[in-house]
Amino acid sequence: MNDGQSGGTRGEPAGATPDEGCSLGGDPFDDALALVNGPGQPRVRPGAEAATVRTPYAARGSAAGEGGDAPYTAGVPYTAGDPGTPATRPRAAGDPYTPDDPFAPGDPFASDGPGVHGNRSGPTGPAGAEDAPSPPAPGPRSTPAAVPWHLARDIARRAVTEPPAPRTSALGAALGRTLAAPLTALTDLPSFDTSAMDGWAVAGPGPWRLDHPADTPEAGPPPGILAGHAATDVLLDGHAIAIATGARIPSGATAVLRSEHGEVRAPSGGGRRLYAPQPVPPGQDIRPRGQECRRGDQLLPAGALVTPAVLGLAAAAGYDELTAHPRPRAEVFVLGDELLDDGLPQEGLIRDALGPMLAPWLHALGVETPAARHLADDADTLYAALAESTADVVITTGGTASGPVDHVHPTLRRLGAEVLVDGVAVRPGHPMLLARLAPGRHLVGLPGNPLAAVSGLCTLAEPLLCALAARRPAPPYRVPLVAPVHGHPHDTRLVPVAYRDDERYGLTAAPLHFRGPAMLRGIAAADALAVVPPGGAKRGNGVELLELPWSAGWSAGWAPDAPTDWNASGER
Ligand SMILES: Nc1nc2c(c(=O)[nH]1)N[C@H]1C(S)=C(S)[C@@H](COP(=O)(O)OP(=O)(O)OC[C@H]3O[C@@H](n4cnc5c(N)ncnc54)[C@H](O)[C@@H]3O)O[C@H]1N2
Ligand code: MOO
Repeated sequence: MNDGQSGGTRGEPAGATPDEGCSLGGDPFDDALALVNGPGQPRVRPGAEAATVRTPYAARGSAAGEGGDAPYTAGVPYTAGDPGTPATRPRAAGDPYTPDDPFAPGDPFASDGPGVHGNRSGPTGPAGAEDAPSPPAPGPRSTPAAVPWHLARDIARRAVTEPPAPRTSALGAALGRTLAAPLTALTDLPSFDTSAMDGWAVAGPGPWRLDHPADTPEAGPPPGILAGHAATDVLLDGHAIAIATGARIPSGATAVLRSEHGEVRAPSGGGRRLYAPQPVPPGQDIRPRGQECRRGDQLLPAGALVTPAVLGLAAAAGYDELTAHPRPRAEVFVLGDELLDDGLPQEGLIRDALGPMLAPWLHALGVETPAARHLADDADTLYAALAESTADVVITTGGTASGPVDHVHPTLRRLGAEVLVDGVAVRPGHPMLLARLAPGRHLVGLPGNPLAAVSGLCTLAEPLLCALAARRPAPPYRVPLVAPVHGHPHDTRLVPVAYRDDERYGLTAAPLHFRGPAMLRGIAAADALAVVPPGGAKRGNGVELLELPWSAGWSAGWAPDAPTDWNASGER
C-alpha cells in the first residue's frame, strides 16, 4: 500500500487544500459551531505565538483563512436570496455529461459501445478459483479520466438492471425493505362505525333515556359498549347508551356525546336520563366505516420503504405478511497489513477504522452484512476472497491506488471483471472504483484513507445498494451553508456538516473541521455531507446534502445479534 502520508492532496493548487482540519489561525465559526467541532486543544503551529491560536471574530481575517475556508463572522448576514437556490443538481463546471441522458458520451451503459470509463469488452464473470491466472504485478498504471461525481452516482444506480426477486415474509421481517407490490387495503378502515370518544351513543335529539347493553346486569354502573364487543341491539330514537372509544356504534345511533359534556340525572319517576348542554350534531364523534380507506384502495405504491409506520398501517389494513425486495447482501474486505484490530497504534501500525465503521453503516442502510473480514495484503488472498464471495456487493477498503501492494486493480483484471467506474472527480476519495464481478454481483473499491472511504461509500456503494433494494433515491435537497467552503478547481468536494437551526435563516449547515482524507473526527460529529461543487460554495449558498443514514434517527432496521431479552443480556 502507499504510505498515505500525503493526505490525498495531490493535484490541488497551493492554498486550495485546506481540509486537514486543524485551523491554526483560530476557530472560524461561532460558539455553537465550536460545540460541534469540539473546543480542541489550542494548537500552535511551529513558530506561531500561542496568543494567535484563538482569534476573536472581530480580529479574524486572513488568519482563519490559513485553516482553509474564509471565516464566518457572527452577526454578518449572508445573502438571504442564495438559500433559495432551486433544488436541482449542481453540475460541474464544464461537465460534458448530462446525467439524465442515458446516451451521453462516456456513459458505460450507452448502447453504442464502450464508454470512456467502462470496459465492456471484458468477460462478465470471474474465472473459477482453480484455473486462476497468475497475479499481474501491482504498481503504477495509467490514470483513467475521473468520472464527474453526479454521473458516478448515476452509473452506480443504473448498474443494477433488476433488483433481486421479491420475497414474502412475516410483517416484522419486512422492516427496512421495499414493497414489491402496492399495499392495498384488505378491509375498510375503520371496518365499522366507531366511537371516537368515551361517552354515550345517542339516537336523535336529547334528553335521552339511558339504556344498558343487553348482556349487562341492571345493578351497578352500566359498563356500556366496550371496544371489541359484538354488535348490540338497535338504539331507539330518544335513547342513549354508554360507549367506549373504539367501540362499535350501535345501529340507530346518530352521534356520540363525550362523557365530559353529558349529565346523567335520575328523575323521581324512575329510570335515568342523559342531558346535553347543547344540541349534538348528527355524526359527532363517530368515525364512519371506510373513513380512512375502502377495501381495495391503494394505500402505498410499490417501491415504498417499509418503515415502522408502514408496518402499523399494513397490520391495521389486515396484513400478516408482506412481499418485499430482499435486503442487499454485502461483504466487506479490509485490506492492509498495517492494520491492528485492537490496542494502541504502535511501531507504524494503526488501528483499523473501517472494519468497525462499515458493517454498522451498511446495516443502517438496510443491508445485510457480516462483520468485516481483514485480509492480508496478498494478491492471491484477495483473488480467492473475491472469487468465492456470493454477496451482491463486495466492498474492499484500501489497495485502490498504485502502490506496491495495491492489489485491487490487478485482481479485478485477473477476475475478468468489468470496470464501470475507475476514479471519480471527488475529494476526498477520487481513487474509488466500481466493477461488475458477474451479472448481478458488483465490487465497490473504497480508498484506504478513512474519510475517502466514506466518500466512496456515499458516492458509489449507497446508490448501488439503494437500487439493489429497489428503493427510490432520496430527492436531493439543499440547505444554506453558514460558512464558505473552498472548492477543488475541477472536482466535487464532500464536506461533513452539522445542522444548525439559525434563528434568522432556519435550517443551515455548518462545515466541520477535521475533514482531511485520513480523518474521521469531522464526519463523526456530522449530520450530513455537503456536496460542494467545483470552485467552492459561499456562505449562504444552498448546497446539496447527503444525509447520513442515522442523522434522521432512522435506521433501516436490521442489526445482527440484537438482544431480544434485555434482562438476559445483563446490560440493563
Ligand atoms: N501515486 C499516488 N498515490 C496516491 C494517490 C494517487 O493519486 N497517486 N492517491 C492517494 C489517495 S487520494 C488515496 S485516498 C490513497 C488511496 O490508497 P489506497 O486505496 O491504495 O489505500 P492504502 O494505500 O491501502 O491506504 C491509504 C491510507 O489509508 C490508511 N488505511 C487503509 N486502510 C485503513 C483502515 N482500514 N483503517 C484506517 N486507515 C486505513 C493506510 O494506512 C494509508 O495511510 O492513495 C493515495 N496515494
Ligand atoms: O484524498 Mo484520497 O482523496 O484520500 O481519496
